[in-house]
Amino acid sequence: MSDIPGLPARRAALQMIDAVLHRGETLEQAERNATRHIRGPADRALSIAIASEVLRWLVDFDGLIDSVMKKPLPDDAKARSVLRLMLAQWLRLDTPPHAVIATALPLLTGGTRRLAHGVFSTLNKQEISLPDAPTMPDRVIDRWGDRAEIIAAGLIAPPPVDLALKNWADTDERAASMGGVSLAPGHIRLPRGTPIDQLPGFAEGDWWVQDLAATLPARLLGQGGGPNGPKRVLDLCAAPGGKTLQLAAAGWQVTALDISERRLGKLRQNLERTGLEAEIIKANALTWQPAKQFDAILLDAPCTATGTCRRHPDVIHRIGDRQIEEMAELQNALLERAIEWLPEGSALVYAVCSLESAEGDAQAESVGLTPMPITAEELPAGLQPTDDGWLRTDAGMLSDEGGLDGFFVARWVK
Ligand SMILES: C[S@@+](CC[C@H](N)C(=O)[O-])C[C@H]1O[C@@H](n2cnc3c(N)ncnc32)[C@H](O)[C@@H]1O
Repeated sequence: MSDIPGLPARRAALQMIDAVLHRGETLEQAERNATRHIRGPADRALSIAIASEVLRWLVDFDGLIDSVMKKPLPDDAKARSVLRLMLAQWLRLDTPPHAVIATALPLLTGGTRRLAHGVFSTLNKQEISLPDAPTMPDRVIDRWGDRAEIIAAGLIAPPPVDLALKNWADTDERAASMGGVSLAPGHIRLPRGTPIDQLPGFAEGDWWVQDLAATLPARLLGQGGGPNGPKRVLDLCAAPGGKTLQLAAAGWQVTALDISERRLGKLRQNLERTGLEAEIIKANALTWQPAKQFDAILLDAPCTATGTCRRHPDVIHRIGDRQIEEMAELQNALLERAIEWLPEGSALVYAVCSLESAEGDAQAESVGLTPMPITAEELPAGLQPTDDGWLRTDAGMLSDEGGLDGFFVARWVK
């Protein structure tokens, strides 16, 4: 079967779709397993593109499939998954229908193959088109409310590449020389697909890749240098270290703590490449006790990561009430620890890359510290804090400039 060109990429896409939708795996995990036997980078990229488009447009593809069937196919039927990936290729990746048929139908045999062929050919003869933005599943619309449609529109185009600079002084000059734009000091936005490792300054560690929204929590702690030497910050849940790098570059003396040795390995590599410094601690924040006091704590808590749905469309389907509840409990416990360790007069910033109220504003409301409201002046032009002085970003914001990942950020002082 694998001697048909293009078939391994479709088979890998099928495995990824099933792993995410029926086994609850992340797309990243599924990709590692499914693409193991794919040789060329182009086939690997194609399989990921197909699976991602299926996950973004799943509700619309299923609507089309169901519209031409007398009896709907079960949700987990292989023929449905193959039809989904056929529609993704045809309607989203502009693959000609005959090529779609030739490369995807061999994934099926016998009656199911004839059935998928019939459904695809029927749709092919109709004047069909997708809506302007992917339709989100009902449970996601229930959770994201008014923003669901706007966020969905942010999923149509893959996100641009954001760089965070170690040294902010030359932001404009670097942005111009790289052909990018800057939306904040120390930030450069480049077109999607820019070959990162060929850009000037990569080997020298002058910058790292970090979505603009992901840089905002550390920015809200300000500079760490002062007349009495560097201030101390605890970067709680730090790996792989995007915010550790920012804090160290802003002059803070950083203690970076994380439970995962594998992710701390990446943090170490990042520090090495950029020449920045931090004390690294591998520990469970729920049981660890600090031996010193900090001037600030940044808690970038583990979360459902639904704010990263542009890059990780699996979250749209994988995350439900149970996962949100579990994460909210963990975040609450971590917040309690951070509050306990914070000396009087010190600041706490809490952040999650989640779009869920239970992980964002509902958590912030339970914190009994004095709020330090976030102001518009501290944010990139076009962003506003909420009425409560918190920050909420999502894929529909700064859309003309390429959008943002979804984050919730709150700040207090003890
Ligand atoms: C959102 S990620 C952090 C991203 C990181 N701050 C950055 O900017 O690159 C959350 C991190 O929390 C860590 N984590 C989860 N539970 C933890 C715990 N109980 N104690 C310490 N770290 C934990 C995970 O290993 C993960 O690296």
